Amino acid sequence: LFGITCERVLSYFILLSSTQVMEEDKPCALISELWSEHAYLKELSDLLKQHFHTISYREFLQNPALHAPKIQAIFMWAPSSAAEPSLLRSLPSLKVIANGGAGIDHLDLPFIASLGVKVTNTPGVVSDATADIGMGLLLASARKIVQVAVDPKTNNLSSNLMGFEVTGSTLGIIGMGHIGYKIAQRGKGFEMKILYYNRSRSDEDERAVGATYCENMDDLLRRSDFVMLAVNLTPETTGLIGQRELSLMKPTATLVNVSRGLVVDQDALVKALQSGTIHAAALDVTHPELLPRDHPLLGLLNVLITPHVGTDTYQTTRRMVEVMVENARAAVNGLPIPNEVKPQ
Ligand SMILES: O=C(O)[C@H](O)CO
Repeated sequence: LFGITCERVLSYFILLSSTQVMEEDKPCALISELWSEHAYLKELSDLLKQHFHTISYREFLQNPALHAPKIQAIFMWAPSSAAEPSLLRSLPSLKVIANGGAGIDHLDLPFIASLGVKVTNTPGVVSDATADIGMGLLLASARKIVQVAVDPKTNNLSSNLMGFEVTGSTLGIIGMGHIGYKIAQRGKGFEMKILYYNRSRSDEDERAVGATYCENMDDLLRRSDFVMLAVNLTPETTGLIGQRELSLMKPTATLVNVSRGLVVDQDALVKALQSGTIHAAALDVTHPELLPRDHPLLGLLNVLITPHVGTDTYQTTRRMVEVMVENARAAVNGLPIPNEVKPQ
């Protein structure tokens, strides 16, 4: 009996030490604050752990000198302290920053490239969920779904239930990338007339969704009932929609933004909504996020705001994490990276 017990104890230790060796063999990755704060991401961090030895941002801060030399990858979402320049400079083995999401406007690409570090994102997999939120905001705003929802406690109805018809109306999409295209598909399902404005023109996309290209954005703004912003945030698109652009829109038109808050001059938007220059706005993105409680946009009845939830579905978030892992593994192993973002 003693012999069998000894054998078992021995094999337990062999197993334990081999697991430790395997764990030590895995490249180290720093994971940003959100991975510990968000319940579903906590669950998904198991996907990272299959291939990386993960160090949370908090653990890192407890002993930076111990962890810094080992970190080869950073997994992050949105702006994060885990990508602060001083921290990045302190990581001599860092090979890649794997960002969750398509937009990488929160990262200083030239600086990161100067450190010899790659940046990756997750385009494509975010498009359906983001287009769904865009279309959801459009419908909810047009038909006042949030405003007129009956409060079950009081059974109260808002006084003006009338909205604007979506079917057959004109949808103007600014930015016809993956997300813009998916929005066009959804608009087509609602028999909308689709206009688009983009840096480049795609005959194939036009045929597939029956969209009409507008040579200039002003033309699209004048003709659309719903203007949907789906551009990346770049120096060229910062403040793209300001007082002049809003004044070109129909007084019955709605602005929907699933891009980035800074694409719109928010002060000009507040004025346009207060004065009736445009009818309404539906925004998944603002600047900043979240808006301070006393921000004038929050006091307007013709504004619908969601807190940047474009990609927040179980399926899309999981897929994003899978893609982040694929990207980071490729970068760490010196293989071709599926979604590398290079500085322009
Ligand atoms: O950039 C994106 O894909 C979304 O906004 C999530 O950050």
